[in-house]
Amino acid sequence: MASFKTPALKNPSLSLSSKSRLPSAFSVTFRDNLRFSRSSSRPHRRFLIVTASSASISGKPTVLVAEKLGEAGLTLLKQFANVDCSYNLSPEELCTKISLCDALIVRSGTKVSREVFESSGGRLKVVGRAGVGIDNVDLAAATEHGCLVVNAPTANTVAAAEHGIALLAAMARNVAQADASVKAGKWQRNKYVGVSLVGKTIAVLGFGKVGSEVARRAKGLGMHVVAHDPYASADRARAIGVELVSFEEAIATADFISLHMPLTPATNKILNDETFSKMKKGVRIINVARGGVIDEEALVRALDAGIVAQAALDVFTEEPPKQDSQLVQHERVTVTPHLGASTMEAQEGVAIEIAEAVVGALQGELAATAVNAPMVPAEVLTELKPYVELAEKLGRLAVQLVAGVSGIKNVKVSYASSRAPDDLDTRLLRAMITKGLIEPISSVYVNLVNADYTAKQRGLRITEERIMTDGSSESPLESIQVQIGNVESKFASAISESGEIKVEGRVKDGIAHLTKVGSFEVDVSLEGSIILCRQVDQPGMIGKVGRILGEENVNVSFMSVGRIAPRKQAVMAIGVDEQPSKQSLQRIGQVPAIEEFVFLKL
Ligand SMILES: NC(=O)c1ccc[n+]([C@@H]2O[C@H](COP(=O)([O-])OP(=O)(O)OC[C@H]3O[C@@H](n4cnc5c(N)ncnc54)[C@H](O)[C@@H]3O)[C@@H](O)[C@H]2O)c1
Ligand SMILES: O=C(O)[C@H](O)COP(=O)(O)O
Repeated sequence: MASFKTPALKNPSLSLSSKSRLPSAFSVTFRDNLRFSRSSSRPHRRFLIVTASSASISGKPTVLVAEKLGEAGLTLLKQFANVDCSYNLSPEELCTKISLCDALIVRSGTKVSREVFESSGGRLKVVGRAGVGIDNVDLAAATEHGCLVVNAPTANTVAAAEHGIALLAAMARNVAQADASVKAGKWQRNKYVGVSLVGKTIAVLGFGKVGSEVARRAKGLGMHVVAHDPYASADRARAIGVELVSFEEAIATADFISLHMPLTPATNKILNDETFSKMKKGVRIINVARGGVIDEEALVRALDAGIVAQAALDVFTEEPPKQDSQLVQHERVTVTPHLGASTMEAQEGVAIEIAEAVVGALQGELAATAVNAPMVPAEVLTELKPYVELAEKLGRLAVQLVAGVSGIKNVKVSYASSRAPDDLDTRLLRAMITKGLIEPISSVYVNLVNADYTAKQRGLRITEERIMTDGSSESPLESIQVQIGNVESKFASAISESGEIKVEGRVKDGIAHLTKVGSFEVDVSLEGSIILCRQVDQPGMIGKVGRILGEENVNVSFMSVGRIAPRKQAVMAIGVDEQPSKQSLQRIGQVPAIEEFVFLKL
C-alpha cells in the first residue's frame, strides 16, 4: 500500500474540549467526576453521555417549568436558559407551548404524554422529573422521539421516609381522627385507643432508597422489620438488620405493611382481593409510593371485612381523588395529599438536583439520573471518544456506498480488540454507527436515546461481533469494521470477497482513519470528504487527480492507494477539504485508467 500525505494535512490532535469536530447535533462535555448535591454530602458519580446540545444549536435554550420548583433550582436554570414558569397548564396548553421549548420540568402532577412529544416537533430534548416516580412520563414515547428523561432520585428520599413514619405513627394512634374529633368539640378518649409499634412486625415492600430509610427508622422504633424486594441485595438488608423474605411471607406475617416500590406493570394493584385475603387479620397498610400499587376498591372491601384494620395513604390512583371516594372518606383511613416529598429541604434539594441534570443534558452532558439512556462512565467515554467519531463516520461511509438505500436490512459490526469482552462497552459505538447509517438517508434525528429504537423501526438488524487480537490492550480497539449485507454498491470495489459492502477504520494519533474498503487497504483520515477511485495501478495517477482538484482550489488533505498487486487494480482514497464541483468529479471519472469512482460526504 502506498500512502501520500499532502502538506495541508490537518492538525491530527483531537482536543477533548473541541466540540466542533463532533457530529453536528452531538456534543460531549467533560466535567469533574464527582459532584456534591446540596441535599446530601454524598458524592454522586457523574456520568457523561453524548446527547443533543440545544445550546450550541440555537443560543440560549428555553426550559418550561410546568410545576412549582424550588427557587434554588430556578436560579440555576436561569443562568443558562430562558425559563418559562407556567403552572397548571391544561394538556392542550402544554402541547401548544412545548413546541417552543428545549426542556420541560415537571413533578408528579403533569402527564407528559405521547401527544406532548409529538407536539414538540422534535425540539424537546430533555424532560426533567423533579422527583423520583416517572410513571407520569411516557418513557416509550420519549425514547422514540430521542428525548432524554432525567429524574431527581435522591433528594426527597428522607422526606418520603419521614412521611411514611409520620403516617405509621399517626395511624397507630388515630392522630388525624382524634384531631378532627376534638376540633368538632368532642372528647372521645376511649374511642381513640391506639396500638403500639414496639415489637410489631413491619413488612417493607420495595427495599430501595425510601424503603431502606423507612426500615432503618422502624428499627429505631423497636419494630421487627422484614422486607421484600426481588432485586435488593441481602447484604445491604443484613447491614441494617433487616431480613429479606418472599412476598407471601412478608404479607402473611406483617402487622404493618409499608409500600415502597415503583408503579410498574408488575406492581400495579399488587395489593388486591387475593393478596389482602392472605394477610394477618388486623393488618395496617401505609402507602407513600404510588396509589396504583393498591387496588383501592379491594382495600375498601378489606377494611370493611376487618382484614385491614387501618390504612394511611399519601398517594392515590387518581390524584386528586374524587371527593366522595369511599376510600378517602373511610373512618379508618388517614390521608394526605401526596406530601411525601413536600419538605422545605427536600424541595430545595430536588430543585437543584433536577436543574443540574437538565442544564447538564442541554449542554451535552448527562448526570447519572438518565432514565431512558444507557450510562457511559466518564472514563470510558474519554477513552472511546475518537472511536465514537470513527464509528459514526464508518456508518456514514458505508450507507453512501449502497446503491438505492431503501433496502438495508443487515449490518454487521466487528470490533477488533485485545480487551476482554466485558471490558469494552460498545453501546455508544453501536449508537453512533446507527446514527451514521440512518441520518444521511432520512430526516430522523438519532442519538444514544433512540438509536436502537430507530434501527428497529427501520427494520435494520445490527449484529455485533468481537474479534480478539493479540495486540496491546492499552487502546480499547484496534479496528472497527462495518459490513452491509445483501445490497448492491455504487462502488463495486467496496464489496468484499464475501459479498458485503465493507469499510474498516482505525484510530491513529487520535484521528479516525479509513483503512479498508472492500478488499482494498487504504489509509485516509476521516475528515472533510472522500473520493474513492478504482483504477489500473500505474504511475502518475495521484498527480492527474490531484491536478484536477488543484485547478478548482480543492484542498487534498490525504491520499492513499491500496492495490492487490503492482500494475493491477488499485483503490485510491483521496481526502478533500472542500466539495469538488460536478465538473471536476466528471473529469476525474474521465481519466482513462479510472474504472469507477464515488464521492462520499462525511
Ligand atoms: N409520596 C411521595 O411523595 C414519594 C416521594 C418519594 C418517592 N415516592 C415513591 O416511592 C417509591 C420508591 O421510591 P425510591 O426512591 O425508594 O425508589 P427506588 O427505586 O430506590 O426503590 C424502589 C425499590 O422497589 C423495588 N421493586 C421493584 N419491583 C418490586 C416488586 N415487584 N416488589 C418489591 N419491590 C420491588 C426495586 O428493586 C427498588 O429497590 C416510588 O414509587 C416513588 O415514586 C413517593
Ligand atoms: O416520586 C416522587 O418523587 C414523589 O412522589 C414526589 O412527587 P412530587 O414531586 O409530585 O411531590
